[in-house]
Amino acid sequence: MPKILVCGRGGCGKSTLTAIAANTLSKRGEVFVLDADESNLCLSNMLGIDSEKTLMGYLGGKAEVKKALLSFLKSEGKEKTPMFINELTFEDLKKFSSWKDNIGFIRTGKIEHGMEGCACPMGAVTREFLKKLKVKDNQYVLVDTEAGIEHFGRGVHEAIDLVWLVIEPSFESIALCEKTIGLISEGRHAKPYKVILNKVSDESKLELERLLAEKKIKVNGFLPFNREISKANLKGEKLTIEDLNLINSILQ
Ligand SMILES: Nc1ncnc2c1ncn2[C@@H]1O[C@H](COP(=O)(O)OP(=O)(O)OP(=O)(O)O)[C@@H](O)[C@H]1O
Repeated sequence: MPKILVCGRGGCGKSTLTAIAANTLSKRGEVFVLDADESNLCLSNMLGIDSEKTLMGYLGGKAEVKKALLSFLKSEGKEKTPMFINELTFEDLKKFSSWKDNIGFIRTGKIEHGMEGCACPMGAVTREFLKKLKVKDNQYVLVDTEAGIEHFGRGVHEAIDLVWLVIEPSFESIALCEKTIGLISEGRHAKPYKVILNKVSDESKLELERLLAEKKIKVNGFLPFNREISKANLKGEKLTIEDLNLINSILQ
C-alpha cells in the first residue's frame, strides 16, 4: 500500500489533508504519519496525538546524524549511510513512535535552537527512513512535507509511491504545483501524483479548474472551505473529519 507525500505551498492545507486522510484510512487499516516539516508545530494537535518523539532523537540526535552523513560523504557514497541499517516494519515503528486508534505519528526533527544550522540532515533522515520502511497491504504512510519544493532536491520522494499536490485558490499555489509536477516527472524517480483543490468555494473551484485545465493539469479531488476545520485549528483541537469520497478519488 502506498507511501504518500503531501506537498504544496505554505498554508495550502497539507497538514489538514494529512489529518483527514489519516482519520479516513485508519478505518481500513493502520496509518503511519511522518511529519517531515521541521517548522510544523500543529500536526500532532490535528491528529490528537501528543508526542515530542523524533526520528533524529531515535538516531541519537543531530550530532550523531551529522557524523553519519559526513562519513557517508567522505567515503564518496561507498559506505552505507549508517542510519536505519535494517528494514523497518510497522511493528518496529510501534517501539519508537506514538500511536492512538490505528494512527502512528513521529516527527523527523525540529529546529530547537537559534543558530543550530540548516535542516539538510533532516531531509536525509526522512529520505533514508522512507527507503527502509516496508508497508503491507492494509497499511498506509502519509508524509507531511515542509512548504515548497526543497524536499524534492533532497530526494525525499525516492521511495514514495504517490504524491498529493494540494492547491489553494492562489496564483502561487498553481505555479508551485506546475513546478512540482515537472520535478516529480523527471527520470527514474518519476512519481504518479494527484491534485487536490483545498479551501474552495463553488466559484473558486470552477475558476481554479479552468486555470489548471489551460495548463493541462487534471484535478482529482476537492476539499471545500469548512468552518469546522478553521475553528478546530484556531483552538489547536483534534480534527475529527473523515472524507471517504475525497480519499478514494486521490488514492489510486
Ligand atoms: N478546507 C479548509 N477549510 C477551512 N480552513 C482550512 C481548510 N484547509 C486548511 N485550512 C486552514 O488553513 C490553515 C493552514 O492549513 P494547514 O496547516 O493544514 O496548511 P499547511 O499547508 O500544512 O501549512 P504549512 O505550510 O504551514 O505547514 C489552517 O488554519 C487550517 O485550519
